[in-house]
Amino acid sequence: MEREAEPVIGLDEVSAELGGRPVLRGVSLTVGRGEVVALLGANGSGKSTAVRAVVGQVPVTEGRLTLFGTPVRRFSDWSRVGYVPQRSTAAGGVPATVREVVAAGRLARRRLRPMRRADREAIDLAIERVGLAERAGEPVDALSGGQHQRVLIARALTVEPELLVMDEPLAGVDLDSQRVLAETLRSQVEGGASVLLVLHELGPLAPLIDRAVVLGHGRVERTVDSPSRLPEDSHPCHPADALEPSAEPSLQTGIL
Ligand SMILES: Nc1ncnc2c1ncn2[C@@H]1O[C@H](COP(=O)(O)OP(=O)(O)OP(=O)(O)O)[C@@H](O)[C@H]1O
Repeated sequence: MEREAEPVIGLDEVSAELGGRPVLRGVSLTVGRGEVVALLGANGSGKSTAVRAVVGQVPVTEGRLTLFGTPVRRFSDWSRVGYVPQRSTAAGGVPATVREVVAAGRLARRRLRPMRRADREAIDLAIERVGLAERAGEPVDALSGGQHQRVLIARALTVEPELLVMDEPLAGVDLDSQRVLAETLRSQVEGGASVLLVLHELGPLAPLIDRAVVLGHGRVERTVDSPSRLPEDSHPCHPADALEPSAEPSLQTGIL
């Protein structure tokens, strides 16, 4: 039974393994209702594994992971969750149009009933939100990498999610598309959604982020509240940057 006081996502000392190797080692974090939490950290620190555990794709070996107060292994109400996986081919080689790929996201909400007007409206709205209304009938193969990423985000929005989980939604996305995404996310959060997202840099999303959790070697290295309010030189930057004097120290820079 869901309890209102429970966080939307709760990880309590969560460990997980991949290929028999420990990848998460006792990670604790929470995402409360309406909160936006960014997961940061060096390559291989366990960010993707953490979000994949949250969406039930990686089993938890120790600790407790809950979604809306329910242990993830018993959670079944996936229509409340929109997931944008790490960048991949949205169409998987099938020459689907933008609209078809986005519409596939609505399936969790529709279950097996026929498409209704509300479904069509949710699909149109999601495409419009990411600024692709003009391209809705085009094959996704004809889009740029950043536009492709917008399609994946629109697909996650069609369920009208209470929780959005996004793995590097800014990867390979130009600054204009990053701003579109920031606006999209802002409207979702204003509508009450909670968000957990993996980022390498906060970029235009910085003002939206309530908390940044920096992972290192499968553990939480530090947590920074309201990271956008910190002076630039104390931003919770990518830990690897500290070892590379030539690396950009700021999370505010574009990522291209
Ligand atoms: N299928 C797998 N089998 C075994 N080990 C894996 C597998 N997938 C990932 N790993 C390892 O788990 C660790 C964490 O990987 P993960 O993808 O979660 O890191 P990440 O922080 O998201 O990295 P990146 O910033 O590069 O995306 C890495 O050391 C990686 O090599």
